[in-house]
Amino acid sequence: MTISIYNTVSREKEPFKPIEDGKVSMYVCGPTVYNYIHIGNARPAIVFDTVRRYFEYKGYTVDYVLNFTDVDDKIIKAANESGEDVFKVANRFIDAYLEDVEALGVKKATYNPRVTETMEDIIAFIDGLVQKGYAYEADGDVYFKPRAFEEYGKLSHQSIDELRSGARIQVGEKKEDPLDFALWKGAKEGEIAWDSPWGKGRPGWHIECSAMAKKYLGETIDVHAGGQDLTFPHHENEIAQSEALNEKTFANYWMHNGYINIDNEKMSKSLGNFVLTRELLAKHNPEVIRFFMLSVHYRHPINFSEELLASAQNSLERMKTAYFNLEHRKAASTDIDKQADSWLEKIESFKKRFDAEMDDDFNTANAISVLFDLTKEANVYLQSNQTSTHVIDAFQEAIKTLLQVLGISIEEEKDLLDEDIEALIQERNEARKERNFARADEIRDMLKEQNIILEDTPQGVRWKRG
Ligand SMILES: Nc1ncnc2c1ncn2[C@@H]1O[C@H](COP(=O)(O)OP(=O)(O)OP(=O)(O)O)[C@@H](O)[C@H]1O
Ligand SMILES: [Zn+2]
Repeated sequence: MTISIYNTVSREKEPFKPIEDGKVSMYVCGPTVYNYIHIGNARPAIVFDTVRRYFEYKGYTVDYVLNFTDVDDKIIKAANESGEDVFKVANRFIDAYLEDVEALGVKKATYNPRVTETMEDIIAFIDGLVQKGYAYEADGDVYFKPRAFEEYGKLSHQSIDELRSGARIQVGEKKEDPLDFALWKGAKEGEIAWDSPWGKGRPGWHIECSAMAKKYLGETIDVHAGGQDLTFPHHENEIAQSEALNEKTFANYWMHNGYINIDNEKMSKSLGNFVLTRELLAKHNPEVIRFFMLSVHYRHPINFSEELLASAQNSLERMKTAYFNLEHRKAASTDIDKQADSWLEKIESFKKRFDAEMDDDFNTANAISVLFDLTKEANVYLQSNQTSTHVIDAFQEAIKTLLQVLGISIEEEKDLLDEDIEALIQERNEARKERNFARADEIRDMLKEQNIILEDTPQGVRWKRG
């Protein structure tokens, strides 16, 4: 099966064909680093890390670029307010970003370019656009002319005339047309600035991604991704800049994640309705946050709530409990099981179903349902009188590998939930009724290992944590 990807350009799922066999180049727009990230910002980090992990699981080598916008109006403002320089502010929030996403199981990018370290390439890119007549200088600024790029609007499905009717030239702007956008901004008094053919200044926002993608991944890349709000104008402008200069398709697949909302409104810094990722990390296991994000399809909105997180926690614990139940059964299993082959086949079929869901535009929500079915099946297997170590290993390996594709590791033994304990006690009672004392003892030992003490009372079995 090939992977199919919903491409924002065609608004359809398209089979994935890499530019180069066995390789994927991915560019994901990164944060503007003037603040700690909220969990809305964490969503693209987690979602596209999972896309990357799935490509890798399928045998691709992935070159993954995530940029840092480390100079812009908001950072300059934050630096002025705190009395620090721009670099200090940017470095602090780059470190914080990397710390937050690492906690969430996001793999390191192949490259993390910063605007301030890519200045030469950005200037050369702008210069190329001016030479070709797509951009012009006006009093120290440089503007791009979307009208000069015939396909402008193809990503966000808007015509240039529609766009034109809503656009205005702001006071002080030196554009020829309200649609024109800045590639280079002439320096204001006292602001940080770089030398350029148009005088001192700094780049506009959109140009950095065109220049960085070209520098690190080439003129055409496989996948370009970001949050849904970046479709217009940011990605539309990136396409115009890159395709105007390079005369090649910029990205073959454009992916956009849906919003994290609060009361059905986009979580954003400007609205003030945000939950910081680090606040959430202080309260919840990072894997629970990741599992919560992936339990919804990446293109759908998520209305954030503590209840959803609690339910993610519950689901993940169930999977882990199944995994550890398997672990504890190993000692009482043998090498021989006549039914082993049919169970091994079954496990294989779950893995195939998981892959089929992920192949279908990275449908992590359905893939998680398959994982649930797999753990349920493992629990059914544990009811058998005789269990084989091969089958147990295969169940464990499947649960572990598939969770790993989602960026969730099962290595550490986690505390059992109350309801899992009660379910195990119930199972032990039934085992005793059926005179299956081996299983009954096994459950007692397993609970003991987790520091759960059982007491037989006239009212039945009671338990407490030791
Ligand atoms: N509520 C959200 N849900 C999902 N993704 C989001 C949300 N808010 C921002 N993003 C994404 O986070 C990434 C980082 O973007 P950036 O640092 O520019 O944040 P931002 O868009 O300025 O955030 P805000 O809207 O809070 O000001 C982008 O890909 C953006 O699309
Ligand atoms: Zn970008």
